[in-house]
Amino acid sequence: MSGFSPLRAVLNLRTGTGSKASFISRRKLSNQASSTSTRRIDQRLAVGAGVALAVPTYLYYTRAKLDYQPNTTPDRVDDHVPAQPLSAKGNGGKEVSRVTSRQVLDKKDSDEYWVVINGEVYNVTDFLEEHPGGPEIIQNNRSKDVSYIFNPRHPSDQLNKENLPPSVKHLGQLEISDESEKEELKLKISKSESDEKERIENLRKEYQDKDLSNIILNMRDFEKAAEELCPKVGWAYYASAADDEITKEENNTDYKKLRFRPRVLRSVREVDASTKILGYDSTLPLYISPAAMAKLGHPDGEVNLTKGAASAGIIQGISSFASCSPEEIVAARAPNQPLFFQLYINSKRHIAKGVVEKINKLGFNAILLTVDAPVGGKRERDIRAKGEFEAPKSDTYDKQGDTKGVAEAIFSAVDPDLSWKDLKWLKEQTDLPIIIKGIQTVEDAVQAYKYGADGVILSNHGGRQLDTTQTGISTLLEIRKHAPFLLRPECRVPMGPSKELIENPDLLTPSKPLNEKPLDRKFSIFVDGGIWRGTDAVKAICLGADAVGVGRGFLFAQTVAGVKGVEHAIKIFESEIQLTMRLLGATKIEDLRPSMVDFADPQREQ
Ligand SMILES: Cc1cc2nc3c(=O)[nH]c(=O)nc-3n(C[C@H](O)[C@H](O)[C@H](O)COP(=O)(O)O)c2cc1C
Repeated sequence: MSGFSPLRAVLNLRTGTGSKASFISRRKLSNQASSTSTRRIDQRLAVGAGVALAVPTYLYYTRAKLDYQPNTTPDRVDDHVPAQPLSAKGNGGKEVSRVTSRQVLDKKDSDEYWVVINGEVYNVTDFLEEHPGGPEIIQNNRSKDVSYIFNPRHPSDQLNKENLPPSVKHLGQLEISDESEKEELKLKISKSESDEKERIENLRKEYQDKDLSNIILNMRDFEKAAEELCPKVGWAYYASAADDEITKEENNTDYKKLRFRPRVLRSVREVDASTKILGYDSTLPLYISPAAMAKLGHPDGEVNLTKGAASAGIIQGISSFASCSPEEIVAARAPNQPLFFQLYINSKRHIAKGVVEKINKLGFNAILLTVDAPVGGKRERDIRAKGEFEAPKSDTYDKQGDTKGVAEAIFSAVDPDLSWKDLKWLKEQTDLPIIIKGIQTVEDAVQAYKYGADGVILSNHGGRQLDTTQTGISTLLEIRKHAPFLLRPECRVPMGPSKELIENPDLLTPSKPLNEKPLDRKFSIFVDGGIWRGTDAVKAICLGADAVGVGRGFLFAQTVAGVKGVEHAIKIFESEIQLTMRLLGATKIEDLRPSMVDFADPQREQ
C-alpha cells in the first residue's frame, strides 16, 4: 500500500480529491415503499427438540449437487412413521431395499446404532464420533424415528446419496410390520413439548393470516413476536451473545450516541435509497447478514430469506451453517439474484477447498470470509438451553445432558489456526470478491486491504464472540480517524459543522476533499451489529459505510411469518431509511455524508 502514513492520513481528513465509488442504475422510489408481493408459504412447523446438530454435510463432502429435491419435512414430524408398508418398487422402478420395523427395533440391544429419518433407515454406528452435535443424542435415540430432531437442523438434501457421509450407511426404506412397532419407533415427546408445539403452530397460523402492517411496526416488534414463536432452543441460539451480552447491547446503544444534523428546505418529495453493493444493484444500502440455522425458527429456513430478498431487491448473505443447503438456496433464487456466501474455513483444507469449488460452481457472487470466530464465544443462553430441553430418553441408553449447545456443535469444524496467509490461499481458489467479515480494529482493516481483500465487514458477530469488544460503528470511527484513506474520498471529512458549509450554506454537503486520491482498487466497507432502525443504517452510511448488515432482525422476521415476514421487514427498513433521508434533506445515497452526523457528547473527539 503505497505511501500510507497514519499521521498523514489523520491530517488529510480535511483535504483531498478522488472519484467516488460509482453508484449507478438507481431505482427511483416514490413516497410509498415499493410494493412487494407476499407469498403464502407452507405452514409446516418445526419445533426444536434436543440440541443434536450436525454441521451440514456439504462442509465435509464436496461433490456439487445441482438437482434440488423439495423439502420432505413431514407436517407432523412426530407422526412421520409411515402408516403403510412401502412399495418394493420405488426409486424410478428400481428395486429398493426394505428394512422392517422389527429389524430396526431389534438393533436396540446390539452393537449397532440404527435410526429412521423420513422413512429411511440408516446405520450410524461409525458416524457416532463424527457427529458434531456429539454421539449422545444419537445413542439416546437409537432405533427410533428421529426425523423430529433431524429435520429442523439439517438441509433437506443432506441425506441424498451424494451428500451422505461415508460413515453413514443407508440401509433402505422402512417397512412397518404392525401398529405396535410403529408406536415403538416414535420418539416420546413430553406433554409439555407437544403442547408447546401446538401453541406455536396455532400462533404462526395467526401471524400468517394477519396483516402485519397493523401489528409489526418496527423490527423490535418482530423480535417480541419471534420470542413467542421460537422453540426454546432456537430462541436461545438466536438471542444469545457472549458472556454478559454487553457488546450485543452496545452494538445498538452506540448508534444512540450519534446525533443527526438535518438540513431543511431541500425538496425531498422524491427519494432514492438504492445503491450498488459489490457492483450488484440493491434497493437499499442494507443486506441480510449470514446467520446460521434459520430452520430453528421456521421450517423453510434460509429459503424464506432468499425469496424475501429477491422480491424486495436486496442481497442475502448465506451462512456456512445454514440449515438449507447451498443447492436448496440456489434453487429458490430468482434469475440473476445476487447471493453472497459466508465461508468458515474447515480445519481440513481439502474440505474447505471443496466447499469453495462448490460455491464457485453454484454461481454465488461473493465470499464473506468470517474471521472473528476461530472458536465459538461463551454463549450462556445457548449452553443453558440444552439443559432445559427434555431430551427423549432411550430405553437402552440413558446417559443424558452431554449434548452440545448449538453454537458449540457448530464451531467444532472451524479452523482455529486460520491466519492472514490463508487469504492468499483462498484467492487462489476463487475469482469471487472476498470480503473479510469480523474486522474489529483499524489495524486489521488496513491489513485486509494490504492482503488484497475486496472489502471488510466491521462486525463483532452480533456480540456473540468476545464480549466487551468494540462495536462495528466504533471501528468505523477508528478507521475515520486513523486510516481514512480506506474510505470513499467524500467521506474522509470530519463529522459535524463544516467551515465550507458555513461559508456556503447553499451546499448540502462539503465538496470532495482536494488532493485525496481514491484507493488503487475498490475496497468496500460494511458494518453490522445492532442495526434495528433505518436511522442506525443511515448513520453508518453517513460515516462512510457502503452498506449495513442485519442478522437477528431477519432471523426473527422469517420466524414470525416466513417470506411474508422477510418482505415486511425489508419494507420497514425501506420506509425508515427513506424517511430518515428526507428528514435529513438527502434524496440519494451520495448525499449521506459525515457532516450530517455528530457525537451526542460534544466533548468526544472524532
Ligand atoms: C443466530 C445467529 C447466527 C449467526 N451465524 C453466523 C454464521 O454462521 N456466520 C457468520 O459469519 N456470522 C453469523 N452470525 C453473525 C451475523 O452475520 C451478524 O454479524 C450479526 O448477526 C449482526 O448483528 P445483529 O444480529 O445485531 O444484526 C450469526 C448471528 C446470529 C444472531
